[in-house]
Amino acid sequence: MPHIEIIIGIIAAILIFLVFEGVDVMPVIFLGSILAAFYYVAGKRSGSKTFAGVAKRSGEEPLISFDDIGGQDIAKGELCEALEFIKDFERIKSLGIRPLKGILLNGPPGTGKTLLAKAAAQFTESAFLAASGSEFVEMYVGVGAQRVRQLFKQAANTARRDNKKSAVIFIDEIEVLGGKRGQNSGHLEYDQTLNELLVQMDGISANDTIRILVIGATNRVDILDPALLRPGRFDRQVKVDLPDKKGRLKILELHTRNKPVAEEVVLNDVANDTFGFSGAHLESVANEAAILAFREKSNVITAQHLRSAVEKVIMGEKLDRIPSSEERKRIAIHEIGHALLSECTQPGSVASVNVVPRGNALGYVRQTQQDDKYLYTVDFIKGKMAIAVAGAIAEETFLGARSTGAANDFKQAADLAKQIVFGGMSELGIVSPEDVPKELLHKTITGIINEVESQVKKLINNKKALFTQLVDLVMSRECLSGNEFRDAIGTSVQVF
Ligand SMILES: Nc1ncnc2c1ncn2[C@@H]1O[C@H](COP(=O)(O)OP(=O)(O)OP(=O)(O)O)[C@@H](O)[C@H]1O
Ligand SMILES: [Zn+2]
Repeated sequence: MPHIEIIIGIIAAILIFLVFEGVDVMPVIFLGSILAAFYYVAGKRSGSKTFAGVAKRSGEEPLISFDDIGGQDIAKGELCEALEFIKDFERIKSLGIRPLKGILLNGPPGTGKTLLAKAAAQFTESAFLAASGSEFVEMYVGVGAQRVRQLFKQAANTARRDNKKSAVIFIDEIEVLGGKRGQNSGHLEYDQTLNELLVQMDGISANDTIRILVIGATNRVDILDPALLRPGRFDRQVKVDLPDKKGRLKILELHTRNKPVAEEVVLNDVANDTFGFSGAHLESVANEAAILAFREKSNVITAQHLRSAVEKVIMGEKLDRIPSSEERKRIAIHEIGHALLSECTQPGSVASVNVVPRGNALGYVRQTQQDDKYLYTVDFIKGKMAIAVAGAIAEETFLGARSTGAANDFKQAADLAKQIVFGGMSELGIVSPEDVPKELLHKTITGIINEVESQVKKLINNKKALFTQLVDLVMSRECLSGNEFRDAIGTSVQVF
């Protein structure tokens, strides 16, 4: 829209010219004033912005910043750190650092991977292009590869057109085109497409005038062709998990910020009731609640609308796997078992305790990075065994029986016991694996495990009240940092 002052100036000049020429300009002025009045009123109504900034961007995607994405703090942090390499390109180049070419976002559907890629483009002031892996799969050989070439070309062109120095290419469902080569039932097309993607990524150089960053998204890193994960391709991986309670609250706040929510509504309660929901599910909850309010001719969204919406999303989406409350309690007990023993045997070792789904697990304890040790003592190994078996022992103590969730833990404990035996630290003295009869080995390992188990049982039994408190705490909060966990324990107890 050219400046309105210039237009008025030109019209005035024409009118003066006509007056000098002896033309009757009164009807023109009259009509002009009516038009101007219209223009003014219309401008006011639409917030006058319509005529300047917003219209210019119509048709383009709205800008998304990291603040528009709820939760995902770790993913955002890791992503931003990687993006500094794109932002500070000149310095990176002068230091001779290999340019960052690809970032892989890995996580379940609807957790905001597309949003993160958009925010990354905005953060680095890059042009943004999105594609999905399935778009490249065509009947005709070579078409997919050609599309990949086009995409890269288009990215550079778009950036140039928009006066940007860089472009982000987002490829969703990258496993469709980047699956392991030779395994797609011998389908040549996938292979050529993937090869082309590798060629294009290898072609990205520090001397390019337009810097290109490829962000891929997948839920199946395990089936990706290893060539994609090699240095110089997608060598950064960012895990995007389902949101925890704090994250869910933030996402709900974001998606209700432009909706009339009744004062009685406590979004924290909704966050409580939506364990296992993804960001996309929560967006659905907010939307469904508004639809319910509309149907009931209510002007505001009430707590009841939100509760019904949660039910509707659970029923409608057949959410993958929402654990029941008993199941969650069991998980909390199991994880507190691991965590408590971890603090008792290696004080300061818990980094976080989580009762949120991640991958196939429904809860997990993260330990702080321990220095690599080259020499282990028996007590140290037994301590690690105690941590491993504590999940199952805790379940047994509080719920009367163990669950199948502990199979891995027992394998780990048995492996550690073997280390004790073959390290010559058991009652068998120094032995070599070939010399020990199977039954004797089995008996010795069982003996060590039993000893550790009874010690763990004793400790948990002595701390039942504390244990229950910790379980309640982690169930209400879902995630506890190491320090929060240690504060809740108070003075720790040393076992081994
Ligand atoms: N962390 C979040 N914060 C706010 N909104 C979110 C978040 N995660 C998801 N959403 C909502 O869900 C919608 C879908 O998210 P998005 O497309 O980014 O997920 P995705 O991980 O890319 O999923 P998919 O793998 O299925 O493509 C978004 O448009 C947004 O409304
Ligand atoms: Zn476990």
